[in-house]
Amino acid sequence: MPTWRAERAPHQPDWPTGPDIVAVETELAGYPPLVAPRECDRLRGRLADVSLGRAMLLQGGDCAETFAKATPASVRGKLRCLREMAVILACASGLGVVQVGRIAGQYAKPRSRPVETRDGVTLPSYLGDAVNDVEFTEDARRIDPYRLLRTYRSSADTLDEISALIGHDGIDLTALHEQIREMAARGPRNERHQELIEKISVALRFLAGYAGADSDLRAPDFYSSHEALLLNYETALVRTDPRTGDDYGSSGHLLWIGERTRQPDGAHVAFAARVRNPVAVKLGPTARPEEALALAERLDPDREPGRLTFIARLGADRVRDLLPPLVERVRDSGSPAIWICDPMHGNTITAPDGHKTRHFDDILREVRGFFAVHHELGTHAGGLHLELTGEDVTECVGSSGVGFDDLATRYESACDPRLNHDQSLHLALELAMVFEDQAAENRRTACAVSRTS
Ligand SMILES: O=C[C@H](O)[C@H](O)COP(=O)(O)O
Ligand SMILES: C=C(OP(=O)(O)O)C(=O)O
Repeated sequence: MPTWRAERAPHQPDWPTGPDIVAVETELAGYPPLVAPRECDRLRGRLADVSLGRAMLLQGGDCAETFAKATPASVRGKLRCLREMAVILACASGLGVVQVGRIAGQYAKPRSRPVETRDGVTLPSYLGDAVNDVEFTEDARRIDPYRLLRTYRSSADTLDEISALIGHDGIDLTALHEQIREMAARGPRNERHQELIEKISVALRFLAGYAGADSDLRAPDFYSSHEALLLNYETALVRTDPRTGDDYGSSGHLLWIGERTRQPDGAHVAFAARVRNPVAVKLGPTARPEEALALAERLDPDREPGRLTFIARLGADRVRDLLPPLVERVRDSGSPAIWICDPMHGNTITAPDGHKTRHFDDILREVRGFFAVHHELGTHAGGLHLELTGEDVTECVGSSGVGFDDLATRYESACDPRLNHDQSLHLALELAMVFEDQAAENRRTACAVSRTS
């Protein structure tokens, strides 16, 4: 009997009683692992660099992947978007950027309400393609355990697609350079922004020249991640590494525990404690420093750099107040946990037409607040966790010309609003400006110290 069954497991679908869920678990248990232990170990090693302040983590992708949209073009768009952001961030910070998709497994969603009502009709909420279908009909919203098998297959196809792209599909630096210039010309950017774009352009031109005639930058490692929400699925895919006897969650390289399921004594944390993968935990505005500490002790008792990441999603208005005590408490305990910023989930609003959306200014304000707090504390701001897509959707407002009136034009997310390609690059450029400001401040402080000594 898997250990989690004996514990509290919130946000599990009400799987229909009968033999089906057991049959699905048995079938999954016989499938090959989706990711290999050595790949998870490699990611943990790269994350150790983030923990030690030598690299950054960029994690992003759909809020909710769907079977229908797990196409090669969509996968390629997301990878490309993340890689382009990584190039901008690396140019600006001088740090390596570890790229992790919210991809190849992000098929389950915890929801605020169990049901949804439209025009007087009430149906079960959409819980992700792993559980039911987003279409608003009784049949589509029925919970179906066999969708877990499709989740596995779709994740496997996406991982195949990613493997085909890695090492073969490089970034065209000249095209990226042009795209950044076009963005600069389109957007209401100030002079400093232009200067920064020019600097990044120079770096990109150098890289293009250095990389050779095809101006092509080969993709570095790329890893998968998703919220380990559905414990029937995750547990059925645990595999033991014959080299070491350690258990790994074989559904993805990095598995995270969401804000709603992060109880230190709960079933999801027990699952994450059992596996050797790098793991992450979301921390929302109600998270207390003692809870963060308890999570660090439970999930990373050996204090291994790269094992544990905290994903703070505190909201633009509160990040500057709520983040310092969390970071300080964990740091003072000697934990090497990485801190990254999810500026999406604390900043969701409802547009006048009813769409869920996020304002770019709020997203940026939370990112700036997060990096400012770490700068003040002298701790390493480890990176970003974003909901984004490589496509030209209109889901978040306030950048790339998308306003409230444009949301209906191309709103395709099955759950929460994502940054589109242009907005993602815009955010990367804004963060690059933060790095510049902080570097300038560090130089001023160093000069002042050397004058007084
Ligand atoms: O992605 C996070 C949550 O699953 C999502 O924000 C929940 O959305 P809801 O509040 O509409 O249920
Ligand atoms: C559910 C999610 O976020 P959170 O747990 O932070 O609400 C998510 O990132 O999909």
